[in-house]
Amino acid sequence: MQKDHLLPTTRELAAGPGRRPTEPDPEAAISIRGLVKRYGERAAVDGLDLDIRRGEIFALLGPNGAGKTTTVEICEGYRGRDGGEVRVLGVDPAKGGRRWKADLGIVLQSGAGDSQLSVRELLTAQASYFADPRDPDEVLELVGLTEKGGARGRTLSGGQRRRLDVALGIVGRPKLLFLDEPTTGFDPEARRQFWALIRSLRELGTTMLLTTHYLDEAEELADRVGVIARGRLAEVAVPTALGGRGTAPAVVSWTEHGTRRTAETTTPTAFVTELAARFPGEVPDLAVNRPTLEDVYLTMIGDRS
Ligand SMILES: Nc1ncnc2c1ncn2[C@@H]1O[C@H](COP(=O)(O)OP(=O)(O)OP(=O)(O)O)[C@@H](O)[C@H]1O
Repeated sequence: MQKDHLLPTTRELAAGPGRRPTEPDPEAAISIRGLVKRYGERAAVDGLDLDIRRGEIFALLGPNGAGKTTTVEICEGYRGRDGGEVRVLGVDPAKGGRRWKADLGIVLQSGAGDSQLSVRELLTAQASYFADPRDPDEVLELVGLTEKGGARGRTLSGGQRRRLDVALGIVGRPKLLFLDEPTTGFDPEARRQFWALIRSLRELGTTMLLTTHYLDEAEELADRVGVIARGRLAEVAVPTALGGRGTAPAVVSWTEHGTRRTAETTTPTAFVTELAARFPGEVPDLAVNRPTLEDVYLTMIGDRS
């Protein structure tokens, strides 16, 4: 089901299907046109265009050195650019003032967990910087750290520290939250709990830009994914459609006369119906597979980076 906030903005509609307007879109959460950032002779970001809609979770994927962190830090106002236009919540980050910054939440890879302060003290201190902060106790509840409110940051486990990082990132009630590889080092259960937290933030209307190397995470969380390779955006799509996944042939496999059989087909429903007619009951070990996000991602970046 398509959500209202994921529909194209009026600018996108005016430009027509598949065409990106040449000006940045002030309605978008993030709108980037022709972004260039050079380090010496080398362009780390080399003509990047991107639109992130308000209310969506957008995952930025790309190999090491592709330009993700550079792009994100330019959006956060922490790095200058050498060319192109950027609007974040309608404002050029190079000129963003305090009020604009207060609408951003940033969860960096290395968090604030080492403090001598208690978790609640840290949150209360952070909240004091904002005009309309969330109640620190409500934030603790949201991130599942209520019982750790009195604990010092450095006594928390890795997963709990990341929750604290998110708590610190959202206590100011940001409209846009940047999450940089948020679940690195998590055990599988902690990752699932963290994903639930991110989804509940989306329900509260927070737009999120997530960078991750975990394709399953992007698939679980993101409304859309963008792949950066060599400083440019290679493709943007919903996770199920990236790299033509949605229309790629399916591979049907089953066991027959004790042998594993496979067949590639563009009409798996018809194929399985025919197959089912050959067996009295269930088709043994039936599976229908399409290319995974990882398959298409690796193909996309394979010859570009
Ligand atoms: N301050 C800097 N000075 C010089 N070169 C830099 C600087 N920051 C980044 N680079 C280079 O720019 C390129 C893009 O780096 P960036 O950190 O944006 O990539 P990334 O996609 O975030 O990678 P990763 O997945 O490893 O975090 C790399 O080649 C990197 O070496």
